[in-house]
Amino acid sequence: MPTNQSSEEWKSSTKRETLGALEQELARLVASAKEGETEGARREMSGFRNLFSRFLRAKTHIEWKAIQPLPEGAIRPYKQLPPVSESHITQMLSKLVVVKLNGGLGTSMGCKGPKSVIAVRNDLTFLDLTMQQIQQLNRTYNVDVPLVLMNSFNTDDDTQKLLKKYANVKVSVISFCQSRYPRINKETLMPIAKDMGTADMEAWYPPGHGNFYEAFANSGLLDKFLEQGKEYCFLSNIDNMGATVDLNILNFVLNSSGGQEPPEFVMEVTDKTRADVKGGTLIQYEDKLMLLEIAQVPKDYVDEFKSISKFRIFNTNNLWASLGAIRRVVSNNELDMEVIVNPKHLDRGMDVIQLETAAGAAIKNFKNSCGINVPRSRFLPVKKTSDLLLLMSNLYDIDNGSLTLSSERSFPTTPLVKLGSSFDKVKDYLARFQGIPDLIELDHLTVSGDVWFGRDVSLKGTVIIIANHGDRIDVAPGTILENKIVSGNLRILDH
Ligand SMILES: Cc1cn([C@H]2C[C@H](O)[C@@H](COP(=O)(O)OP(=O)(O)O[C@H]3O[C@H](CO)[C@@H](O)[C@H](O)[C@H]3O)O2)c(=O)[nH]c1=O
Repeated sequence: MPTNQSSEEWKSSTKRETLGALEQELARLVASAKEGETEGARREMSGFRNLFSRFLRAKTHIEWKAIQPLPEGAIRPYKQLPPVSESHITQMLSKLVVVKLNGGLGTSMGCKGPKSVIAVRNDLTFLDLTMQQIQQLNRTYNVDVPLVLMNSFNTDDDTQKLLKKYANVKVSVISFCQSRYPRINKETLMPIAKDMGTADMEAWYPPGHGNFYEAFANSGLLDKFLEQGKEYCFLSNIDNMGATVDLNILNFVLNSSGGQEPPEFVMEVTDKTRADVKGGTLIQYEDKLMLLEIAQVPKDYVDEFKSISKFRIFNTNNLWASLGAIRRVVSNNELDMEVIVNPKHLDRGMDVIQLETAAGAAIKNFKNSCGINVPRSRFLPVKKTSDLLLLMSNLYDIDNGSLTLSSERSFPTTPLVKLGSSFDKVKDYLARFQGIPDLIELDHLTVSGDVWFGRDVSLKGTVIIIANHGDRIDVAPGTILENKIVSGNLRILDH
């Protein structure tokens, strides 16, 4: 027997054994569930078992050379979408459900609790602004578009408490919780949790936003909305302030044009800039559209993946999906999303992995899927405090929860901002700005080291401020810095 075949056989038999061992471990966990929670635990662990078995079966990285060119028409320019007829708007909105992915924590920005409680502008949080946006939409068109929040076990309690403060806001908010899956030991691939209890929170994780389809169906909400005559959902990251309901796209997904069947799934993509090196991109792979995330890129090709010239667009994670089609793919078990392996090092010194999926990866399982290349204004994410600086500044006007680039800015691009590690945590970042500077004419800002900003500062063109180790720079109130480099001993040089 050729060596290759025997090694393949060996691999598949060890995989079978690993899956068998995992099933036993999961059965043990289910058995530990509290009375009345066994059914839920069984369903959740069965979801994890399927994810784990896909992880064992499939490659975690793609075959780089097998990427095909995107077919003609795979990505449509937003400007070419058919126009919306005013008289149809109310009826179109009556078929829509807005979903926000709210399972993430603010930890990476040094905040406790759900990320959606970070104040973005005028003390209003992501959640406040989202509520305002939907309320305004409902008022304008006299409709009742519901807002659905997908929470995780990390964010559910806090979010439920917060929702009480909106009791008088006229928006139907419904939340459901995504799955809670067990982290597995990197070496043994077995769960580290001893039981289903919540005493050891480090042993569990929310398995990525790709979990939405199954969790939404399991929650019973999918069926409920379909019964109510809803047809489409618009799904987006709660930290993307540009993800408002777009009537042109809604019209496009609901109404076929040019004799074509409407798409069951649409991904909003946008042109990549140097600031967007990490986002997922759309590729054609094995004759289907596929979302490619950085974690699936073989190590040698990461630079190529990040380049703006080869991959010109990226996924904003503003996704539109037909509810009927979601029901079909979930109940037929047809959702085959790539498994993303996310390694973690726990405080207790153990290396674990968590298996995740991304919502956009579902694109290949739907019919007539396509991308729409949308203006940058539909992607205003807050991943870092540098994003927060832009959104808090006079670069953006705010109106009923929607942020738009100020008309005072004479060109439509946003500045590239890099703040050093002293600004990483929201608390520290806020303390370092007595007032948010005027950024209307800024192109590029780099700040590094122990730097503090006074009130009424203006930053224009390219500004670089670097305090060397042990030095402190105070940008005095009222300073105007235009094309300047400010270095350790506060020398100001022309750039
Ligand atoms: C991991 C996870 C996240 N979330 C929420 C938190 C955020 O609102 C949202 C996005 O999660 P993030 O982990 O920040 O995903 P992110 O790295 O931004 O990547 C997504 O959004 C990017 C655009 O920001 C896209 O380019 C990527 O293709 C897409 O996967 O989903 C959940 O609700 N549940 C989860 O399990």
